[in-house]
Amino acid sequence: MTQLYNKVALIGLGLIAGSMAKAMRRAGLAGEIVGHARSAETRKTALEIGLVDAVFDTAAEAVKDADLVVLCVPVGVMGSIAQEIAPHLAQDATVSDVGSVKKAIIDAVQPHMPDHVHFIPAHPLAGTEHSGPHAGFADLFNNRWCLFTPLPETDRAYVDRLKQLWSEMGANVEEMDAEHHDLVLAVTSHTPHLIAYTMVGVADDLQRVANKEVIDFSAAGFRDFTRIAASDPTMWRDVFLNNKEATLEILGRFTEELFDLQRAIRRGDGEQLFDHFTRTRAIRRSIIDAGQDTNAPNFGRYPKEGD
Ligand SMILES: NC(=O)C1=CN([C@@H]2O[C@H](COP(=O)(O)OP(=O)(O)OC[C@H]3O[C@@H](n4cnc5c(N)ncnc54)[C@H](O)[C@@H]3O)[C@@H](O)[C@H]2O)C=CC1
Ligand SMILES: O=C(O)C(=O)Cc1ccc(O)cc1
Repeated sequence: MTQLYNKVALIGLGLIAGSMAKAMRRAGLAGEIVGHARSAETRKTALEIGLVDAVFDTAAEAVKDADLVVLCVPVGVMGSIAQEIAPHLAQDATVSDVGSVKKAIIDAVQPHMPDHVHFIPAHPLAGTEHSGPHAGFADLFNNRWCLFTPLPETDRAYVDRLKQLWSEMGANVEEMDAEHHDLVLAVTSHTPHLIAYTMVGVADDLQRVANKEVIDFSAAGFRDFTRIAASDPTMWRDVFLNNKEATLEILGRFTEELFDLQRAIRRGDGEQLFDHFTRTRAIRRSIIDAGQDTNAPNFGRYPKEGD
């Protein structure tokens, strides 16, 4: 039990804040955990289920005397919350966030931060399609990455303490430049979500296949798409509005590749299809071999040829 912060204020009480609260409690990392959410119902629920020790009607009240403030709201409202809390932040408070995009959040939050606080952007690469105060669980961050995109002038002691918090909540931590983060996530998370949203929309629009058939006969691939496409619409709208450049670049490449495969199907070019699928299979195998997919039934070990 290492208490790292005396008072943690979580702004936004949904999946990520709820999981952080539970993981922090499990490891005894915070003296007190308080929170703010926009809706009275969420605040009431968070208190009733013991997610936080106290709730406040405003973010400004919640951050008072907190030595760690974590913004756990949709990407598009980070800037206005930062502006609201700025005059109420304690001396040497750490202010962090968990947003899925980093450059736009830094641009929106940093200008509001007074000199006496330490703003350290972070992003846990862990989540589910569920949201709200009931969605969180203590194991969410276990063996998942939490990426940090600190500004070069930030006092390292504060970065290290926040990294220790995430490590003790179960995550592996790494630092990178914010713009690079946004490109990496456009490839690994944002564009794949858009593809899932698109495919589920296609199935829904197709008159010749009834919705009941889509539900009854959905194979594993489509099922995964529907899970992803059930994610929170506000959150994902904000991700695309705030990671425009990188997602458009990756979507452009995706579309070119898709046209190539479409042509291969039309021409009956089995060799091109086979070669493409062989290359992509190797990527899946290296993810499993690196122990990065904890949901895989064969987690940590991919059967080798001849197994
Ligand atoms: N859901 C996921 O899988 C992941 C989400 N993230 C990021 O974490 C952040 C939070 O996401 P979740 O916890 O999933 O969302 P959520 O929808 O479960 O919770 C968001 C919370 O913010 C509150 N909120 C929304 N607008 C607000 C406002 N204007 N003022 C005050 N509170 C407001 C909501 O009432 C709710 O309590 C987002 O920035 C998202 O990009 C990061 C990693 C994974
Ligand atoms: O549920 C899934 O498949 C996810 O991909 C979760 C997720 C969503 C958004 C993030 O910024 C990070 C992780």
